[in-house]
Amino acid sequence: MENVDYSLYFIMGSMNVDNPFSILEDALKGGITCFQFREKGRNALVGNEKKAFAQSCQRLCAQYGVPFIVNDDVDLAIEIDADGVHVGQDDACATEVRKKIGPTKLLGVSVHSVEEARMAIEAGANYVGMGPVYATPSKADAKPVAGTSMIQHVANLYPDLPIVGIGGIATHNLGPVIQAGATGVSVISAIASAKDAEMATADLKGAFLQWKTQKSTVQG
Ligand SMILES: Cc1ncc(COP(=O)(O)OP(=O)(O)O)c(N)n1
Ligand SMILES: Cc1ncsc1CCOP(=O)(O)O
Ligand SMILES: [Mg+2]
Repeated sequence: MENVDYSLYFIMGSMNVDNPFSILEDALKGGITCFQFREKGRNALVGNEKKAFAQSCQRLCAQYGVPFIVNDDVDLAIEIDADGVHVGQDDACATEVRKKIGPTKLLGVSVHSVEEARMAIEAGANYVGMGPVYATPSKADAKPVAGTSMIQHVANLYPDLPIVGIGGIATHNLGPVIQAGATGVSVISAIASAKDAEMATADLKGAFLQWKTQKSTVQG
């Protein structure tokens, strides 16, 4: 899969939300550019129920031409022919995942240092997720808040590597993430917990575009 737009990358599962399918539909209408199916933890669906829900989200994403990426579950990603998979440092080894999914599927890897970024590139990652930038309400076992300095460091060293900032990102604090050099932002609660997911998505997209334009104007 080529030319993926990582600018507004929404992550969601069925946990902790009343109507996940309609939230995803609203997020797609509002303009998300990537979707990650993250079904894990307490109250998460398993087995056939997980697969069926993943496939309904996948079909919806396909209608909007938005890549559908599976979190952690490499076998599910392969079984349903997802567009890609995202793994962290404590999940399956990225090099092995690349071998399993083949050369054309998207591979995302969570990284927290230059060394992890270098290894992700070597493993064939298409993009890296970096965070948590800010405190997050959505991941109990998140690493300590990292701010934006490591994003800036990795972006300077690897200018061709797409970087997605993650963790506590919302319209009001997205600017520093883009200024640090992130290609895009990844969010759960800013969309999934919003009163109006479509409007929240459109607001995030507007803020993203504004900061991106400002960055390229300053850079010339
Ligand atoms: C885009 C993106 N970046 C980072 C993560 C976090 O992955 P991981 O550290 O494996 O944690 P879990 O999401 O699996 O709990 C992500 N999912 N997506
Ligand atoms: C999956 C994940 N990885 C690092 S922070 C995080 C959760 C992001 O959720 P939110 O956008 O609600 O802070
Ligand atoms: Mg993981």
